[in-house]
Amino acid sequence: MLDAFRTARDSMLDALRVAPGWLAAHSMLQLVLAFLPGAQVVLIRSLVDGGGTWGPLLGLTVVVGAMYPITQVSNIAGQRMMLRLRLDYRVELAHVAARLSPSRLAEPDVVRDLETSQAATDPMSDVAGKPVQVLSAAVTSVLLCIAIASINVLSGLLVLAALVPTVLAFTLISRMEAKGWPRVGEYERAAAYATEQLIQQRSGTELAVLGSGWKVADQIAGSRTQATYVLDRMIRTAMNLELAAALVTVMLFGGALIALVTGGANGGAAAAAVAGTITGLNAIRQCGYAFGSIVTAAPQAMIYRRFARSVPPAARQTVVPQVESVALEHVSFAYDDVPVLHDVCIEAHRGELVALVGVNGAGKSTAINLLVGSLSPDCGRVLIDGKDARHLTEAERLGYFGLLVQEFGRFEFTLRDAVALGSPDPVSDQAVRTALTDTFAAGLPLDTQLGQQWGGTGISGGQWQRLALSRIRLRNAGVWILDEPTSAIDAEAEREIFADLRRTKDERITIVVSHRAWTLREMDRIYVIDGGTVVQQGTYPELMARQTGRFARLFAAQQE
Ligand SMILES: Nc1ncnc2c1ncn2[C@@H]1O[C@H](COP(=O)(O)OP(=O)(O)OP(=O)(O)O)[C@@H](O)[C@H]1O
Repeated sequence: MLDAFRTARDSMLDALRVAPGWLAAHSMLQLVLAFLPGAQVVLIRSLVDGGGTWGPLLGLTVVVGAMYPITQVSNIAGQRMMLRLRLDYRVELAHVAARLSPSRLAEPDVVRDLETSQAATDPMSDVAGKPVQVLSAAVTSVLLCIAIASINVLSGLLVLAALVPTVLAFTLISRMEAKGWPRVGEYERAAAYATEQLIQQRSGTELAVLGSGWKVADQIAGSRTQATYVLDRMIRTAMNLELAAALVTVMLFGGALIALVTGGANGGAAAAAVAGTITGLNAIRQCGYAFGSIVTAAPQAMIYRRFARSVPPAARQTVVPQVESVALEHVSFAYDDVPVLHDVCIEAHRGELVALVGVNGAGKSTAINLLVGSLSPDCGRVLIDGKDARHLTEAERLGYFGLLVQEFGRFEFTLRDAVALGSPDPVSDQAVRTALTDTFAAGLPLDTQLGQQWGGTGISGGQWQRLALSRIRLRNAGVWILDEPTSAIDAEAEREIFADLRRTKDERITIVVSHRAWTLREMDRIYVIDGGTVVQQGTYPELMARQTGRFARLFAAQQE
């Protein structure tokens, strides 16, 4: 209940900030509507009881005639307010997502919270007008109660009490939905993920070639069936509660009418009360829907607001182009108590080409993540220019690095935009062109749209990797960390890339993860990681000379 109240309050405050004019128009018209049923009772009574003919008749004409247009205009004002709020929430969420740090993105709940928040923007914007509608219904009931109580007090009180079952029913519904929606969300998320595998070009093509897409379709069916089952149960329970509330409401209105008639009210008063009550019933039903929207939106809205608040304000990165040294000093690290790195010491200085090698799962990517700060060591220190990196904020620390990960992004934007993402700052076309020098894209217009799904140019896996490398070039940070930078690139282009890295190595610190022996030949130092420990270090000839060493065994098959 408290969550529903907070959701209503926060949405109203957001509407006041984003669309004050439409909120004011919607609220004023709703309050005008609140007076009409009570006015109806007074006017009909006055007309039937002989309190004048033309005055009450004119009044009734205005009241009845105004009800529909006022309702319509109020709804339109509400919708226009909703549109603006929804835009505001969506834009806010995009900025929040853009501010997520690598360490936060690695947390397991982040994607789920982000998706729930995305789904929350519609119901949250819908909620903004609802508190006014609930208030309007409450005012309607109170005024109706006063108007009818002037004929019969018990009747008036029964009309007021008719609000209670609806409010009670929706409170119970909200509790049930607060439990049910997260479960539905999980099933929907699993189904959405599996659907994406079917329709995304890369995974979809693999499944089509394997002829096993139907297995993924079965998984989608399973998740969607579970979600539908939970939803169906929620709808059934909500329907039963709403029906029970409607029944009690009708009984209370019936009781009010009986109390009127048995209380000795004349025909005119009874007719006035009946007419007002019918209009009032409608208002109370609206109140039920409005209240229901608030309580249904509350769990999602709470997640949205908690998530948006949990992401700190933007801390702009500043790229540091010159770094003298980086080091892991006696670093150990465990994922959930499973040790992965033990007492690892790695260092790299400006002008050096340093390689990390080891079998899959040896701990190379973990070491890199510890260096850039996506993970924090359990023991030991990370040093940047000799200083403990713990004293840097995550944004400050990331500014020292240009990191090319194995799962590099394939950004299907224009060529210019895809490369410009390498820098946190706006970049000139000239800088983009320089970053693309000697690549397949050097001669392409910067406005070239990438990605066939946008009607653009389809490019190969290796070409996407070259664009990812161009982003690192454009960024020009003091430390380049390249995790298998040429895994998708042909041998000739690979040689060119490594030759370029060697030629320009004095400008920076370069750390490469590579599984290809020949790329390691000219490294200044190679660290061999095995089972989370540095087991050997040296140059290629030094390591190969130790025939029984881990390195020689790893690369024996690749020796020419
Ligand atoms: N997020 C994670 N949670 C738990 N364990 C993890 C996580 N990431 C990696 N691991 C485990 O840590 C160990 C080291 O993984 P890491 O990714 O550092 O290896 P790697 O040497 O980079 O492997 P590859 O050559 O395949 O990229 C592996 O046993 C892996 O299963």
